[in-house]
Amino acid sequence: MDQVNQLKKAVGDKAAEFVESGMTLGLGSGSTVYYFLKKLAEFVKDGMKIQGVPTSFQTAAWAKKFGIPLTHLASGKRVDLAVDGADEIDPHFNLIKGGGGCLLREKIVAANAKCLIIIADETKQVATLGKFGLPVEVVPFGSEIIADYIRDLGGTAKMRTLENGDPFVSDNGNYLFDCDFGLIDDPGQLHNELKSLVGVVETGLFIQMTDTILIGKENEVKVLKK
Ligand SMILES: O=C[C@H](O)[C@H](O)[C@H](O)COP(=O)(O)O
Repeated sequence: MDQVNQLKKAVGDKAAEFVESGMTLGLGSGSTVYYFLKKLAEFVKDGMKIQGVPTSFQTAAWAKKFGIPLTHLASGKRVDLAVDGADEIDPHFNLIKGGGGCLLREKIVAANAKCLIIIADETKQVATLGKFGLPVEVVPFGSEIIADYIRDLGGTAKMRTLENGDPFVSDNGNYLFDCDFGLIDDPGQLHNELKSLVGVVETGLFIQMTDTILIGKENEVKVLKK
């Protein structure tokens, strides 16, 4: 296992320490969450009673393979704890997510969680968000026009495509634009501006949604608390 994956595994294992029997968990998406799921699978094998709400088809497939019981978001019930990765993390606990295209379900689950723990290796920490292209999910209808609206806000918007040139389609049947607004001085404002555009479903800016971040460093997992 290379060093970055060792860090991902370390934070995945550490996040599992926050899990208690009886919890309903939000299961985030991505290569770091993969290691969290593997650890959870050990707990389930040992008899721990938990269930998870997956935030992507990929996570659901991994959870099924690992024997983790799945459920859905139910009315009036909050997820006890959600664990998810991130593409960028700033010092104010704001995030860019969606590099793998899963931001919408992740945000719905995070918004319904009593607590969101973000797990990431140290390469994800930045002073200011924005070097990583900001994913923005839009409805397919009129998407070229929606991209124009996004560009009018002062950024670039490049449709995410597959290797064969076809549009990447999210688990929700939508398209994604990877946007460049340079370094983002006010992520909350940019998020609000993008959300006000007709046809924009959600942005990869997660503003003030977490107060616990686990960072994998060479010799330790650093627990950042707000
Ligand atoms: O759409 C993908 C998700 O937001 C992931 O949580 C994020 O991209 C981080 O993924 P990874 O742990 O693979 O870097």
